[in-house]
Amino acid sequence: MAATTTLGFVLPTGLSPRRGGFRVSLIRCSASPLTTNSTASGLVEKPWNTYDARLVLEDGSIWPAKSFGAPGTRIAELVFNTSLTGYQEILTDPSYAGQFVLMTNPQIGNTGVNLDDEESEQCFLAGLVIRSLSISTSNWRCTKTLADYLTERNLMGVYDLDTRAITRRLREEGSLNGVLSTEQTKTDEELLHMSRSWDIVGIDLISDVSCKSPYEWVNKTDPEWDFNSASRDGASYRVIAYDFGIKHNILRRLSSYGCQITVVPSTFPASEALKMNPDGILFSNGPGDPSAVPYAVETVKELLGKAPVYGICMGHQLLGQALGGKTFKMKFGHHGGNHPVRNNRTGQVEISAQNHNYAVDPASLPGGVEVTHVNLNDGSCAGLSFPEMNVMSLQYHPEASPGPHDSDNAFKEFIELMKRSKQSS
Ligand SMILES: NC(=O)CC[C@H](N)C(=O)O
Repeated sequence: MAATTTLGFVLPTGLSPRRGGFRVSLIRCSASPLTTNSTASGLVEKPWNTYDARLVLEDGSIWPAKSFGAPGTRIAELVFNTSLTGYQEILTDPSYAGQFVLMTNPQIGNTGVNLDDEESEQCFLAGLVIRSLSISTSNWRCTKTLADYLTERNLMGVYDLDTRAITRRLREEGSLNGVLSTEQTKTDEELLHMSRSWDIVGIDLISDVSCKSPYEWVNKTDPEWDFNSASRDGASYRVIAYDFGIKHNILRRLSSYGCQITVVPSTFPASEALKMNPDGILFSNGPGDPSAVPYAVETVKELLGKAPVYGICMGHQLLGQALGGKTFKMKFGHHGGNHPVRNNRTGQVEISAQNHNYAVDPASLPGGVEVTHVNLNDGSCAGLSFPEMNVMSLQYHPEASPGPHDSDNAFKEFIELMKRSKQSS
């Protein structure tokens, strides 16, 4: 059985499809290398060791690549991110657990990595896929190269793939599962079989990335980088932050806005949280399918109406479910730093940082729940409010990191919500 393609040659296979709609044949897709090991071309020698790798997607396409990170074989869902900068924040965003991130920006690695731009202490994503790795690293904050960083963290990274062709494929077919491998002993058929026998849907990815015990968070945004400080009145609010895979910049922004924060694990009982007498509760971002973590939805339900609550991304989806709504998997999601969002209350448009594959279905929400924000690219629900219970939530990332700061005001709105609730009690 063979499929015709203009991309390359076809390998016949006898594999049967895991889910409908895909051709089963393996199709080798090649991209002309942008880099060379030879100095004869006038280019300098690459300062990292390369070896052959393959990305095999569940639709049967095979993408030969060069590895610049850890060796091995990993399985994950492939998503593309359109951010031009901020690859280090993306690498350390725990919401990418279970996913390979393909950067559409063709050259990555130019600024290396530094200790300040980490969004968590670990990289939880399964691997980085790029077109070209910058041959030189130059930035005053840089402490090491991207290649060394990935290798030290045992993280796979590959380059020299046609990332534009893969992105078009993801936009047409939707997010695809795939296998990245540097192991030459594994056949294409084996890797295809692996990619088709796994699914990110229905897996609890939160428990692997959440903290194991409560801790206090005190760091603010460094004064050198802080902004929007004029309207802060110096009041202090006690916030419990549920860690479903929390990004540090959410905590830094809350702290800069005057919050004293206790971060608690995803399984922390609601009754214990209430004993701490919080002024507000934050439900954080986090990886994977919100329907795979019913225990978290139950916790959110128990806390609704007991204190003002603020949900960000996964937190927003869990709130949507706790309020009686449904979430669904999007075709290829939103991952980037330039998503226009309309605030329905003010009519203003914010350019936002986004990273999600699931969304709340507004039609499933009960009366009284207001859709406050809409993604203008596709009209999907980007924010909710349920004033009766002091609930607010955003599907995207007001903390940015990386991304524009247009939505930072949402932290101020949470402060106002806590302030009003305190005054009325
Ligand atoms: N950044 C996030 O919190 C992601 C939320 C959820 N895991 C999704 O993919 O939709």
